[in-house]
Amino acid sequence: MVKAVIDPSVLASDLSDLAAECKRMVESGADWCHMDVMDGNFVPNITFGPPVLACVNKAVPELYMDIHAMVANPKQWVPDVAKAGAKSYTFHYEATDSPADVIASIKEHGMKAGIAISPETPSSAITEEIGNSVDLLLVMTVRPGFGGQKFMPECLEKVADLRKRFPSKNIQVDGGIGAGNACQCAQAGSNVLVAGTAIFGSKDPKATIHEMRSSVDGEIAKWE
Ligand SMILES: O=C(CO)[C@@H](O)[C@H](O)COP(=O)(O)O
Ligand SMILES: [Fe+2]
Repeated sequence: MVKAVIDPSVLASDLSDLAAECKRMVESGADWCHMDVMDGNFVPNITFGPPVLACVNKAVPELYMDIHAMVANPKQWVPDVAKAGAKSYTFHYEATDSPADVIASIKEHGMKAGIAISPETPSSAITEEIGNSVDLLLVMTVRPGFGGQKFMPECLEKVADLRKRFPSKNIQVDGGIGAGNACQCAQAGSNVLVAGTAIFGSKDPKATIHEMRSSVDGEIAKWE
């Protein structure tokens, strides 16, 4: 049984005050905080890495840090990210020839494992073996690298395929998501919604999170 997870992406937060921003999200009812780690290599942007994550973990120990690793060598960063206190580590299918090795390393380091597919990657890339060995499948609904992009609804076909094949997994969508399309994402089969601009840009993040959660809850109730 999957449950609704609302996962604000801190890329859209005031990064000069990251710990306070994460605390604000916890107080507003967020389940997780989505931390976009970018290396300037896999994607044309650089954000933050394990030292920053460790500071956030120290300041907000109750936070579930959901790492979205947009990095060229995902296995390299697993030990440091785990040590920094992350709860889950999602890497890109496109970044490695040996996803099974990366997944094994993530689990050895005590984190939940996730695998992401970019818009150009078909859902068939996620074999039964890979899908069954992870906790979370991430379908990108924008090209990875930047916040504030336009949602790509055509990616939702992949969500539907993955939900059919992996009924008990967390299926996450990320990019251009907000209260206006949360229902559409959940209808396709997603239960974990990442939202940066929509939540951090909201005058009332608590209300936005609540609205998004209600949409997902409403759809999940129909799956049973
Ligand atoms: O991974 C990414 C972008 O690469 C995302 O997590 C974005 O940070 C989401 O931001 P919005 O599209 O919701 O503003
Ligand atoms: Fe992300």
